[in-house]
Amino acid sequence: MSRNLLILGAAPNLGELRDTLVRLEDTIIFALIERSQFKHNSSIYEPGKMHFKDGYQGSFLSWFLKEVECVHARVRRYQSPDEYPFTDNLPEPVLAPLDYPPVLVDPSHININDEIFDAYVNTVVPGITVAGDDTNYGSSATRDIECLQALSRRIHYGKFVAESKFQDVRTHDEYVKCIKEQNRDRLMELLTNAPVEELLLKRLKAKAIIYGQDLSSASLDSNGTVNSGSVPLVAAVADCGEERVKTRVDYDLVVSFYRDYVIPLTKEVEVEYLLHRLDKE
Ligand SMILES: O=C(O)C(=O)C[C@]1(C(=O)O)C=C[C@@H](O)C=C1
Repeated sequence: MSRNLLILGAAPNLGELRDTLVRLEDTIIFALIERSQFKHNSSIYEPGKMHFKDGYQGSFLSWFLKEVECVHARVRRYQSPDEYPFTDNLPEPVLAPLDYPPVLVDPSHININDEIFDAYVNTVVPGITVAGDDTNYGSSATRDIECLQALSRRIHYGKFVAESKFQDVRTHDEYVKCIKEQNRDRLMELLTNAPVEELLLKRLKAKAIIYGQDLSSASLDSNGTVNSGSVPLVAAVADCGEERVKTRVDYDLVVSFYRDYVIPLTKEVEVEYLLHRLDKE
């Protein structure tokens, strides 16, 4: 179970942080499945493509994102150290600030949401949706925003992961040395844990196959037993091997997106955070 940041002590525990990353895999896969039910609807991503009565020239998604973030900013979403907005010039909260313990050192200066936005819009959406236009613009953009928010939270969680690694007594001195030398490559090497990444990708594939199954043609017989028909039920998944299973979201794409973007961007956040970890000391 993940600990609430409000009660998170000064030393975040790597195991608990990893539990949160594992839980966010579920959130992200389900959000992608939700988006994939609609067509690509590329016009929502093209600036100037939709006619706004007030003359707004950006894309429909950018407009929608800004409006949603304005509301969320007012209820102090972006004061939480694990939440980062995609847009700027947001309004002040209408509520008094919460008292977050200062776990991170300079938590807000790293925000790579622009990179996340580009990867999501240009790589993920065309991959998980059917080409074409079904006019479900609002529904598609709503799902896009849910996907983007979950991805942003996951990737910026790298700051907490980096802080816990920095504080680990076994590697603390080595981190301090690399930070003082501003040795980016060595930091990347130090924080990389290849077996954890490998396990994550395997788990992700299994989850994307399991969560992505369409059970609509399954039925219950008179004993209440599931009759799967042509549906590849969960039990079959564990050893599905290389045989392709038809799912609501392309599981290979989910895996390659994590491998090529989500994990590397998380590591980028970790390195950037560490490079500035001693700035104020
Ligand atoms: O779990 C960690 O140690 C992390 O730093 C997170 C993460 C990831 O993005 O999932 C990134 C780098 C590591 O190589 C392994 C996993």
